Amino acid sequence: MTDPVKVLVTGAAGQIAYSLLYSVAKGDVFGKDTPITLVLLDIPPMAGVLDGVVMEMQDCALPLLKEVIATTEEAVAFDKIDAALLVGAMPRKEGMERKDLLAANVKIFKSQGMALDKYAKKTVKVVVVGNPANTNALICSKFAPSIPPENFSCLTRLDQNRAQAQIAARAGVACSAVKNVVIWGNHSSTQYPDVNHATVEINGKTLSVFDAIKDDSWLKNEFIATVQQRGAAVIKARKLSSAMSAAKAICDHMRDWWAGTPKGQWVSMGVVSDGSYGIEKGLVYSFPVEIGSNHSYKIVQGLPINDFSREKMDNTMKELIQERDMALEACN
Ligand SMILES: NC(=O)c1ccc[n+]([C@@H]2O[C@H](COP(=O)([O-])OP(=O)(O)OC[C@H]3O[C@@H](n4cnc5c(N)ncnc54)[C@H](O)[C@@H]3O)[C@@H](O)[C@H]2O)c1
Ligand SMILES: O=C(O)C[C@H](O)C(=O)O
Repeated sequence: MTDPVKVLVTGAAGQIAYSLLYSVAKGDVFGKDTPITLVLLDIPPMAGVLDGVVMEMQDCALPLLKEVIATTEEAVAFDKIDAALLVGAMPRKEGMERKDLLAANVKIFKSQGMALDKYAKKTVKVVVVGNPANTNALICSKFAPSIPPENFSCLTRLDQNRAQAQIAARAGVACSAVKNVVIWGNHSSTQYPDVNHATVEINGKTLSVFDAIKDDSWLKNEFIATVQQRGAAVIKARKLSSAMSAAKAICDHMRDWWAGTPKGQWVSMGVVSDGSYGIEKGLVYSFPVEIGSNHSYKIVQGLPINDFSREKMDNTMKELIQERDMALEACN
């Protein structure tokens, strides 16, 4: 067995964490042979609930779980961590857009950026889940200047999973038969789920999504709108935002970052833009990435972008520029 990986989950008393912690502690993310030290952070009023979560973690009797540290202090939570799953933040309610959470949540990520800078390992890998996730990740990275910007990401894997599942259902195949769907941009209703480069395997044959679905109008309209609005649809139905599917997506995101992606396949992650595809440098924008075995990713280059895609990619970038400016103002 290797040394334990020290993993921080914030918002550990909340609803996403309740699904997430079990999967992380049983080896779904960092490997079936990797022992885990779990650090659970929440705010002081939730300390009692956190105690209950710790009891349950113990009662799961998981062989890989070496230690659970529950705390309400950032100095303890961020100390020498290898991975940070930053979930803790206010969720939106019915009728809100995710960016309506900016004023309330951005300060959490400024503070946690500073804590990462001060206490975490410089190799720490960070995924921001709390909304608005892209802009919170940008702020987190900005306030952690000693940690390379490429170590910060935000979750758009839930959107990728949603898109993949919609295509699979329409084509009548398993989700695993759909590959290389891309989510561009913001984890918001301006995101662009792009199937132009994606494939579907049907009866042993690999087809483009357009050839497999044979309904361009559905792909250009209803499909995109369904993925863009899926978070809101879940909130309308559950009166709570998605949790089980969010936890699964966090696991998928961090597992692939840790272990790498299969050759020829890519996944979508919000990462700091290097200017690829004309996206303004420094924004946290969701791109297709390929990940190597050493936890380092590259933005997939050279995908042909048609006019339909260009407009949608620029539109979601514009929203991220506005969010960034509002967030920087709120932080000052
Ligand atoms: N990016 C995505 O795909 C995605 C998906 C689902 C939910 N989300 C977002 O994730 C966030 C959490 O959702 P949830 O349903 O678990 O919410 P929740 O309200 O059930 O739990 C949030 C937890 O965070 C805690 N918290 C608040 N401030 C904190 C801080 N400074 N430090 C540590 N913990 C803190 C709260 O006390 C609470 O226990 C929300 O912002 C939600 O919108 C993002
Ligand atoms: O939509 C939300 O506010 C929650 C989450 O971001 C989601 O996509 O389900």
